[in-house]
Amino acid sequence: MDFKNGEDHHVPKKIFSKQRKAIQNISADSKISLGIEPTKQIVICNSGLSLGLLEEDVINIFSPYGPIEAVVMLPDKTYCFMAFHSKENALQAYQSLHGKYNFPRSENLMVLAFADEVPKVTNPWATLPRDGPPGLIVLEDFITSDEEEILVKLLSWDDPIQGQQLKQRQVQHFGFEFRYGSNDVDRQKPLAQKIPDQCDFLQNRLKKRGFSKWNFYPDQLTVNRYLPGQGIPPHVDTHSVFEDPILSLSMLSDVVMDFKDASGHKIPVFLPRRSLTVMSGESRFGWTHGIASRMHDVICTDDKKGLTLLPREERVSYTFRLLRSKKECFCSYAWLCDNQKQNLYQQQLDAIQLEKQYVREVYEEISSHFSETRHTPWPNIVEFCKTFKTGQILLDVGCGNGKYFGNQAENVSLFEIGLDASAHLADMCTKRGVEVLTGNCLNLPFRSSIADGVLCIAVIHHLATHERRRRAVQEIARVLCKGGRALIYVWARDQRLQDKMSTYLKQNRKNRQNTAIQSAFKGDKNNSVTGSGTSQSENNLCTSADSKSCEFTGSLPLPVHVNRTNFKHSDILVPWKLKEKHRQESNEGEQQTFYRYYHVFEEDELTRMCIEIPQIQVLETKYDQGNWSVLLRKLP
Ligand SMILES: O=C(O)CCC(=O)C(=O)O
Ligand SMILES: [Fe+2]
Ligand SMILES: [Zn+2]
Repeated sequence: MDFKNGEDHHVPKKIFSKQRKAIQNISADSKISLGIEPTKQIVICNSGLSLGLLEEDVINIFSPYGPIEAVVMLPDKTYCFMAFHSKENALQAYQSLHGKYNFPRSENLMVLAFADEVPKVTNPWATLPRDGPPGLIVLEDFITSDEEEILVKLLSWDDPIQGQQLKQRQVQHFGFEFRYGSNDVDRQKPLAQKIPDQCDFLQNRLKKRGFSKWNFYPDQLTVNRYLPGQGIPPHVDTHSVFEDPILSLSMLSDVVMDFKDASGHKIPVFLPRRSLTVMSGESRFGWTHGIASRMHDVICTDDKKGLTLLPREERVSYTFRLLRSKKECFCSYAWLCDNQKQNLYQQQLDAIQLEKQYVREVYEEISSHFSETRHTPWPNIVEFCKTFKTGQILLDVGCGNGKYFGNQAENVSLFEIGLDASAHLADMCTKRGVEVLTGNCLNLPFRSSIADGVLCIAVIHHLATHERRRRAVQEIARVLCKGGRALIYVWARDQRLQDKMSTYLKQNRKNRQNTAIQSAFKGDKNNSVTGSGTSQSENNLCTSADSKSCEFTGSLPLPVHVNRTNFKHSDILVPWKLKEKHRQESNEGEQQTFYRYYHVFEEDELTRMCIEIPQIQVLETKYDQGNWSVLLRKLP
């Protein structure tokens, strides 16, 4: 037989590919070099403790081929190792068993390979973790055999009281039904079937065992019944529904329960029959627990020198829980917290709704008035536009009425393409002969790496979560070509820098009396680059800036900012009072006020957000008249 080519015509073809894959996977997993070149060590690629193969089985199968030096069984693996005294014996075993030996009660043929060494496990017991996750306590012999019998006999499984056949087990509920679809209980519908009186011993027993800190009067009980081979998928008992701790009484069979943390670290915990498991703190909130569906569990041998399998019996568990008075959870394990996940999801929905109602719909309504107030381009932005060369592509994301088109250097012609969420504003641009699309800055309708430059002025502050604002920058990074640059402006929360008022504040009439008005102010009423309420005509300015602050109104979802004052909150609504002549249907004498949502940026907030994005580099951060700006470059 030529091992180099792996040719053995007595071995079915598919065994070769199984072997090849196993060699790859097991080498990577065990960090031991494997191959088909004979050595004295053999890896059994497709069976091990977790598939029911015991150390003694390995000895029985391999000893006919020569004296065995070592057998290494690993607790969670579907493979195991053995070593002969000589390479010749290993080769003999290989030739007789590989692709030929049929595992009992299975269709599978044994797949073998040779190993450079066997894993060094002097005491296999050491490979089983001894400590459970923090906060987990297993109180052994919590109930007597008599009590166990009483509790088990209490329930009939042929005609369950409040029972259900799940895929992998049967359940019955008391106090409240646990709803597996939504993973919660209906507080409004307590069950007629209360927790049986026979469970009343629980509090006293806990106290007697020294756990008086849990004054635990559960109002919900779930009884699980598992047949050998059945289990419960990894889960966390819904944070917002149940208090801490959760108690579970194991009856009729020992079992191993697997706990897993966020990083995937797994700790199998042995739950002996008649023990009470107390899951509290981190083990209750920060780890999932589950029982693998299998016929046996891996445990250490009585002499603690090896590992062996413990067959499962029928098991009944009583899980006692206490409903929370309010559906909430503020734990620090957000990845497993339904409350915090729901909030994240809800935040997204709220953000989409907020942007629709308080950004996009408003810009459609005020577009013509808005456009009238936007003429004068901001000098630093024009300067940026002038850095591009003929033939380069410049995108303006959120171009509004397109006031930054055509600002390139003399004798330079650029490809300029704009995008705006407002169809009216995009229309106005199109009528002036510039290329503008209607679209969303979170999904730019452009191929990746096509733009030499991107402008994004006064756009990102209209997005209602950090995640969405970051995604907008990510999109800009995506469409930029390598080495391409972007300039982003957002409104700053702080309208005074080093005691100097921004133009926006200076436009407050009260402030104007004290401040010399700069000439720049004459050109564009809105001397701020933002699409903010700064564009209001003077008569619309709030004149009582300091007497009135930002307020929650009750009818609006966020506090309303008072124009021309410093910001009191980061997330606000900024009023826009629509000029009479722009109104669609005018209710005589009534001022029509629209509210636009803004997130105003703290110092460094924009820069920190951009730094989070790996493909880009922040070249410059500037405070420019009440705005924060960043100049970005996509890394080559
Ligand atoms: O059977 C057990 O011990 C645990 C049951 C469980 O985790 C549950 O019902 O949530
Ligand atoms: Fe559970
Ligand atoms: Zn939680």
